[in-house]
Amino acid sequence: MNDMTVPREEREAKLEGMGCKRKRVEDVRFTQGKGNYVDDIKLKDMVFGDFVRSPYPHARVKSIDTSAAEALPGVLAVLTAETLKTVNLAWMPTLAGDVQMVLADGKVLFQNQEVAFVIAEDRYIAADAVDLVEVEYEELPVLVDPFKAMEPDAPVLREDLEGKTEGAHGARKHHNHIFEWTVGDSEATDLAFSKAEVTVKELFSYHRCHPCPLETCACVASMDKIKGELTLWGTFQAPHVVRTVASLLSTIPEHKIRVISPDIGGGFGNKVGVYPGYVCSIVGSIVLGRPVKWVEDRIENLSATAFARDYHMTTELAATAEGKITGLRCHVLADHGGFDACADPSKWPAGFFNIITGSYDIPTAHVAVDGVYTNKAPGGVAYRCSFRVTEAVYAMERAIDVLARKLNMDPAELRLKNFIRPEQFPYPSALGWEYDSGDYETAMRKAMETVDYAGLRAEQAEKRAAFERGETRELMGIGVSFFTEIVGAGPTRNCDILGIGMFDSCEIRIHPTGAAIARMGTISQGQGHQTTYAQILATELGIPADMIDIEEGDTDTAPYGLGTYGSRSTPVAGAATAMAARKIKAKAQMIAAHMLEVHEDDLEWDVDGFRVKGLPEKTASMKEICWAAYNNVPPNMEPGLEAVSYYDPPNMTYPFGAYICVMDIDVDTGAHKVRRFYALDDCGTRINPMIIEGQVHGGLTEGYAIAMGQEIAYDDMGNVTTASLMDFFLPTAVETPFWETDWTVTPSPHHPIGAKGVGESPNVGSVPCFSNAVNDAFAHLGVTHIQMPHDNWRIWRECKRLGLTG
Ligand code: PCD
Ligand SMILES: [Cu+]
Repeated sequence: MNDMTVPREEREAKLEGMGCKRKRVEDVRFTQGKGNYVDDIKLKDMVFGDFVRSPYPHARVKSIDTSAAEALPGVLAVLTAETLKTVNLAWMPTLAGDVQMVLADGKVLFQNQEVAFVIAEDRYIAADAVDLVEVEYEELPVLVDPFKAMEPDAPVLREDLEGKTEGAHGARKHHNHIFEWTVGDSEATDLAFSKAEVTVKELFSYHRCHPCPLETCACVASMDKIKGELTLWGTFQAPHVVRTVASLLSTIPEHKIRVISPDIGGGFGNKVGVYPGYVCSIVGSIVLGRPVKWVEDRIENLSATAFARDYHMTTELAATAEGKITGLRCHVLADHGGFDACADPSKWPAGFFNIITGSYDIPTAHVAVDGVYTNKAPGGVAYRCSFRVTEAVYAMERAIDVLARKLNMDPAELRLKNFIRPEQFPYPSALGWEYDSGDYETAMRKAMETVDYAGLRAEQAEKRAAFERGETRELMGIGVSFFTEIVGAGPTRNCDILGIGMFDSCEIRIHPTGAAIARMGTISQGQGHQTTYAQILATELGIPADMIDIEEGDTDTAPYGLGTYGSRSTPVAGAATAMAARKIKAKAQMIAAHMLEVHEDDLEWDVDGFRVKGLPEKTASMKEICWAAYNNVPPNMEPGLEAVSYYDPPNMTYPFGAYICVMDIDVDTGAHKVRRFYALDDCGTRINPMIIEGQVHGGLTEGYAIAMGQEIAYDDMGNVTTASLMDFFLPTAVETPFWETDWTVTPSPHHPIGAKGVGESPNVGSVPCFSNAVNDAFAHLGVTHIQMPHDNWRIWRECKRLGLTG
């Protein structure tokens, strides 16, 4: 029995509820090697698949000879597009409304595209057989540069779309054009620009990069032909959606498909989409009647699964001479590769890029995005940035620095001057969003005071003078960024995936002894959901977090949900969790009233149970109520204590933050040192401060990688030149700077517990902060913008161009 005579603080501490730095319960398993990842799944008679991939980025496939591979002992089957056509699966739909080849059908469109799928008794035989498949290619002209994609004589990439002038998102202007998406008032914006006292215009390219999770993509498909049941284990960030898609594609009834996401070794957006490996494994298992496992290697992961970014953003700001921004205009050229497999809600071909007006009160704006095909891998995932938010924030935060320079103003001051003010919330933005809450100035001032911003600027001036005198070879850069994120997709009225609204869910079942299990439609990939959802429930229900199990990722048991990405778990499933708990609490209150023989309204909640108003010694603890739910419920009430909630959020949540970076750059080597990095995040109500800090550390480290060198690069011939960890920058503890974290708390007014997402924020906010620091180091020399990534070689090249080094 929990004893309600114990002091309040003690009872509260015992719950380990919201706000508690509860240690991650999942880490007991992870740190002891007891995780259960897809590759740990070993089934009787399981066989292994491996891909034949194209060495050419653009070529016609003249013929495929599989006979030598099939003759190799241990090889069971070799699938090609021709085989898949017999089951109508040579092509599959993408999340963006396009179609994508599962296996090369007549031609290939990017290097390492899947051409054939070999299935063998073991992984090694499969790899040997891959080498024995003979493919005859005829090379075609390659299109690498997106700026050339819509030239009249550009090579035709998608012959399957020949003559189609309409795509999934409206008219197509050219054979390599996918869509044009516009938002905002172009006339009013043009007017603002024609009247402006000052304007700036710059092309900001946000290069192609890749989430590169520790665990690559993988699956095991197991078809039980007797029962007609398909079980699919895989690295899925959205298991229910995979089940629905698998049912629609395979025509196996949805209740006969079970999708399980076991432990996932990092997702970061990479594991949202559907890949050919999943489809081929399913077909293989259906054909052979044996479980088929497919696990990518690192090169395959980096070169063929979904990339992120690749946005080229020509951005303009209009302002008064005093620095009040009056208009924003942006044109984006979006390089989607060979197929549009962008992972955004269906109606948003450029994600939430229209958050580009950022944290500023900009009266008028216009955005146009053109998506084009090139001979590169398909994708376009969030990579810790919820649907193109990081691109938008990058453009805005660089542009405001460029404007500050032109106005001869301090970039932090210019931001303060243009912030949306607290009393303007809920704030309708010029591009159609309604920001829920924010207090930007408080956050910005706290950041500036903590780092002694004025002192840093004085130090920078001194250092520049010392550089002039030849006393140092270093330049100091101060990067400022202030971002507003938009997470929690989302209201089902305008957010869906393949037609399914983006609600999320929680189902709670409480046992007689007061222990509980709760299941959600989301799936942790390392975020710590097992720890944090239990904390929400602990506070809401007065049951210790240690007594609550959290289960996700099995479609046979979890309620339908849209999965984890876009920092949506807290805003959507976190809300569902609180709502389901409140249904339970309402029933618990009726049971308590019955137990104490009072009217429900005479009870008040106190941490872990109810007290009779005015008679505080008369109590019913939650533990007692749970027992009573199974033997002493009021007449006409059903026994048991269970609830489910499907939560459709009324709006997104808008976390924000102020970041400051201090960097020293050696002009002779181009090498940089991040001397200080301060990140203040406001994600509303904080569930677990320690997990938040970990999330911020992780996101900053990824942001650092992207800004300072991480890139998926192609040469002029379309070869991907960064497909292994020899060339792809993943920072280790050696390169990673020291992170200082801080916070303010501005709750979301529409979220039941006031929480906003946080997982993505640090990536969104830090990339422009690093890039602003680099650019700031050279700003006094007339530099307006240096393109990312800022690796040593590129910085050194800039120093050379500026005559700073020999
Ligand atoms: N206010 C608040 C918020 C939040 N939280 C926490 O934190 C985390 C997070 O959350 P969010 O923000 O809501 O998010 P989510 O949904 O859960 O998740 C997602 C994210 O998450 C991040 N993080 C991470 N981590 C890890 N470890 N891993 C991973 O993978 C990852 N990923 C990444 C990404 S990329 Mo995308 O997919 O691109 O779209 S998106 C993303 C969790 O645990 C929660 O609970 C708290 O505490 N509080
Ligand atoms: Cu994005």
